[in-house]
Amino acid sequence: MIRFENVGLRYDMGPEVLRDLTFEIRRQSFQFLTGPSGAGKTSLLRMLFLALRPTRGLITVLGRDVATLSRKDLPSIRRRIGVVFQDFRLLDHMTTYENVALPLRVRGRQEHEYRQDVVDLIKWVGLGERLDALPIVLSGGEKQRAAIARALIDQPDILLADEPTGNVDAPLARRLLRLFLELNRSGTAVVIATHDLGLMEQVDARRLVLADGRLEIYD
Ligand SMILES: Nc1ncnc2c1ncn2[C@@H]1O[C@H](COP(=O)(O)OP(=O)(O)OP(=O)(O)O)[C@@H](O)[C@H]1O
Repeated sequence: MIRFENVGLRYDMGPEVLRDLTFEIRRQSFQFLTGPSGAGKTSLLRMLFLALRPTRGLITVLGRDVATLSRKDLPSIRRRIGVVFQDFRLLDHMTTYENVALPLRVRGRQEHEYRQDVVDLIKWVGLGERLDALPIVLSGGEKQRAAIARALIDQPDILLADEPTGNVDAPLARRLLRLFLELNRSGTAVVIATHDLGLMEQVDARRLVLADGRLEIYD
């Protein structure tokens, strides 16, 4: 679904922070992306969701060579990639419901068509009681789950999550992991960038490990 071939990345005139990355994120697969702080996990995620182009090599997303995509091709491809950012990026003046519904509203969908789906998804992530709450009154873990619901509302083919358990305690981290696994069983490919060894030990999943700018893969 997403293929990297000999991909390299440097920022401006700096050294290559990622080198010779060759791997594939397959349809319906589940994997962790890990490595020490500064190893390039966030940079790699940004290339996966087309926010950053490589300085070397080839990336194909859903069969399309990223280098040849024009600006107008991006939204339709991005829509198939759900992203949960480290800092959530919820809009402060919108309720949980409105934040989660936003991607559909932006696409011009009518509320009567999607309202029930949005409510059902918010319940699925365990925020049924927080539908009308603004982000300011949500706990870190609740914001995390609202951000996950927003990433999923458009039924992406792949979910990318950057440190999705970084702000939550161990029981909630396990619950979020169960959500991701359930999502994966229903057909979505999942990539979780994390430092959390305890989290990774709970699942026998593929690991993409970044170190010194290179990637080791443990299937
Ligand atoms: N916009 C940027 N401009 C210049 N250098 C950058 C930029 N973003 C990241 N870097 C550098 O690229 C390298 C990889 O950073 P990145 O944030 O991808 O690592 P990370 O593994 O996600 O780190 P962490 O786990 O601490 O979030 C670091 O050396 C960082 O300083």
